Amino acid sequence: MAAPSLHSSNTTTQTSFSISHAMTKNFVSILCFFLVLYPFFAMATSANIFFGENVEGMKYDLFPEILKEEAVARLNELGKVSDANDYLERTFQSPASIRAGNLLRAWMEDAGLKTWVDQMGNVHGRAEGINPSEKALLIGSHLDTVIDAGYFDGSLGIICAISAMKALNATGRLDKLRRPVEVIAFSDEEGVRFQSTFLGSAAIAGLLPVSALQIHDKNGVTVQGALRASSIETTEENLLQLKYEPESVWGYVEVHIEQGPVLENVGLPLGLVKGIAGQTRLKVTVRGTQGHAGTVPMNMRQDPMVAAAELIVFLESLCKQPDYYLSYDGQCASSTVESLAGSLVCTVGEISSWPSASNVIPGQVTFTVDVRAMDDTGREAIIYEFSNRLYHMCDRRSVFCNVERKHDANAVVCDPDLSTELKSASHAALKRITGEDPGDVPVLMSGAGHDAMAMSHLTKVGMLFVRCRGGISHSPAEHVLDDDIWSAGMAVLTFLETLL
Ligand SMILES: NC(=O)NC(NC(N)=O)C(=O)[O-]
Ligand SMILES: [Mn+2]
Ligand SMILES: [Mn+2]
Repeated sequence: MAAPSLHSSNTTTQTSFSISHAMTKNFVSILCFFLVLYPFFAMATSANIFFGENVEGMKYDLFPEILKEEAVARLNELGKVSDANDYLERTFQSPASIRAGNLLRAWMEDAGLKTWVDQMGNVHGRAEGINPSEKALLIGSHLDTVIDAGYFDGSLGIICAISAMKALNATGRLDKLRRPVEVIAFSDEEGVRFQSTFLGSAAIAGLLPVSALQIHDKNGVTVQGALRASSIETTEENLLQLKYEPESVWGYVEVHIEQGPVLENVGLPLGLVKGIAGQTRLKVTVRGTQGHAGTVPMNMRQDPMVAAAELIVFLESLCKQPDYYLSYDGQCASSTVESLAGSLVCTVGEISSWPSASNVIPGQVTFTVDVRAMDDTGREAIIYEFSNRLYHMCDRRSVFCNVERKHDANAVVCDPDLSTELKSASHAALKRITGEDPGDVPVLMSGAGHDAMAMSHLTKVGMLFVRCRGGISHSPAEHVLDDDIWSAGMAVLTFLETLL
């Protein structure tokens, strides 16, 4: 039926007039209604009230309560879980590591994840998503620390991953992930207690030899004994069952503090890791003749302390000027020596002597050697040269020397495609938070080691670095800005949203 017109016949006109009059009255009242209520309507739509979201639309999108406030609070809480009273120390399966694992497990459950602890003390939190049989994305870092550590090395990567998963859960999207996503808090990356690092991630990657269970710490406790002390009965059989099948894993992502000054220097919170330097850890033992400090003439001593001192100074010279020291006996092409110049670093971090008394010429001195380089051949050449020179020096000093290789991990190149996805997620996350284009996300090499080195033997790996104050790490002065923690969590969330 055609709508009555305002311009029709007389009768109709009357009718139409009254209709038109009525319509006019209605139109005016609707208009008044709308004008009075419009401001409330505008506020409601801008605040997404109508779409089941919280009051400030932007707040819903950025999750500052989860990715910033709560993540910062959790990092501070976790940083106080220590085996020592006045500094942070959490070593493999120590009481503090167990407490930290329980705390992380509770936070994983708070994020809606299914959790468990495996036979190497790794803490897992998993969301199956819409297709549990799909290849899983693993996101992790380590819960253990060095001695006198900072609050962020390892912990930041775990907390950011849990927070991002919680943000998905808070918006009902956790079970909409196209593939399973699993957060893993690895039990031992630093290798402080047993000197062999990546105990947790190497087990998942299938790299850990069963003999590792018998490695012992300074007190003679084995890895197996340390697990047993925390009621985990790890045998050769169930250790081997920890290995993930490559076909069940899509990739591994790790967020970690940069532990260097580059991001702070360029003024950006996030960076992409292109590769990770290879590393070797040695234990050098020097044995001499223990004696009385006051009665043994200087030219009759076999003093292991002085021998160790000469070896340590030589190591520094070798690593400062590899080109000068490396013997070109076929061990080392000139290209390898050149590549060392840019990334070679050597450190003696630990030294001990027996009997360690001021009026006794020591009987034995042991010290650690940590060698890193992007070029694996170059790193081997440095170790070869150091060992060679070591035995000659020890012969000259009539002391006995022994070099044990405690740990090796070859350099790792991160997966280019996964890295591209992480780079764009970081870029989008920074733009989402600041509202501005952050420019290009920097790409860096990592001199520090990461669980990603072990995981690269299982699947493709990608890493994000987060700016840390002064580039300081392995120190209580380690610090990350709250907003950078937010950016890191948002980068993980933005990356996970590509899986929806
Ligand atoms: N991110 C680290 O601090 N890693 C440390 N741990 C290993 N295994 O490299 C290190 O010494 O670089
Ligand atoms: Mn570390
Ligand atoms: Mn670390």
